[in-house]
Amino acid sequence: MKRATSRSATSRTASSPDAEDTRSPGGEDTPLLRAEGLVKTHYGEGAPAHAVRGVDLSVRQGEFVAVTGPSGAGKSTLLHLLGGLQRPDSGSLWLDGECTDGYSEARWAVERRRRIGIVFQFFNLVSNLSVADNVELPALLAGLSPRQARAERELLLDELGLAGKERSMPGELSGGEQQRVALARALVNHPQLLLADEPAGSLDSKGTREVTRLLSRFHQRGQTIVLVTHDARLASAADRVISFFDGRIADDAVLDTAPARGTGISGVLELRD
Ligand SMILES: Nc1ncnc2c1ncn2[C@@H]1O[C@H](COP(=O)(O)OP(=O)(O)OP(=O)(O)O)[C@@H](O)[C@H]1O
Repeated sequence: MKRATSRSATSRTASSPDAEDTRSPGGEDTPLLRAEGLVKTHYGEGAPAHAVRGVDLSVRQGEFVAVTGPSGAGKSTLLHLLGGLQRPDSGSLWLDGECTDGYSEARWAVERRRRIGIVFQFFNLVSNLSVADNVELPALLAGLSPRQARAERELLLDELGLAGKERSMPGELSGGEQQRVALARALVNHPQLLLADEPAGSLDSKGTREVTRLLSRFHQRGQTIVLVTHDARLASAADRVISFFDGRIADDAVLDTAPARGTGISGVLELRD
């Protein structure tokens, strides 16, 4: 049955990368993210690393999913596949109902500017740009006017407790502050999906608490999040925890303490604006 669903979804065509409205073309019932049979093997110096060995995954709009598992299990590779940073050897991926199989690198770059925000363990900020410019750059690249980009940046930095740091350079900030700038940069274009790869991996416990609190806050407003982490505290902020082991999903559990699932997106719409 799953296969039949997959084939009909595959027949959808990808819309033009220049299309202006990229929000929810799939509708509320369509998973924001759907993967079927994802496989990825890395070929390096030694034996091939079978990092992802056949993953089926569906993430609804508004869900906060944590992917945990031992080092080398393939978590980061999976996240990279979901964000189009790496391409699968086989399998298919749908983004809000659109099959991404035919996406070019350029098309993925557009999606990462508009629909997918990504934060990494080591922030990946542009070191010779100020905090303000780091956050505004993706907004300008996505076509916002300088005035709109500035307004978005001001709102986010304010919300993330970074007002007054606009002119600082990334190297002048603490790790926690840099990660908050990275979060602002990832969210400035209001992406449908936020991917986070060990966002607290290089932070102390205070920084980890900060990131946990911020991810929870954005999730409560309806942000869909897929988070890869070793950190149990961070994972416990999610409403669904996937245990990844040896390239496969070993367990997929909804946490009891989670806010009611299914109310997410409408709740979001009320909270937004
Ligand atoms: N670019 C690459 N070239 C070769 N092998 C790679 C590459 N990236 C990852 N691997 C290998 O693929 C496997 C999965 O790596 P991956 O980073 O996805 O795991 P992980 O679960 O995220 O690990 P960690 O928690 O330590 O970050 C590992 O054996 C790793 O060495």
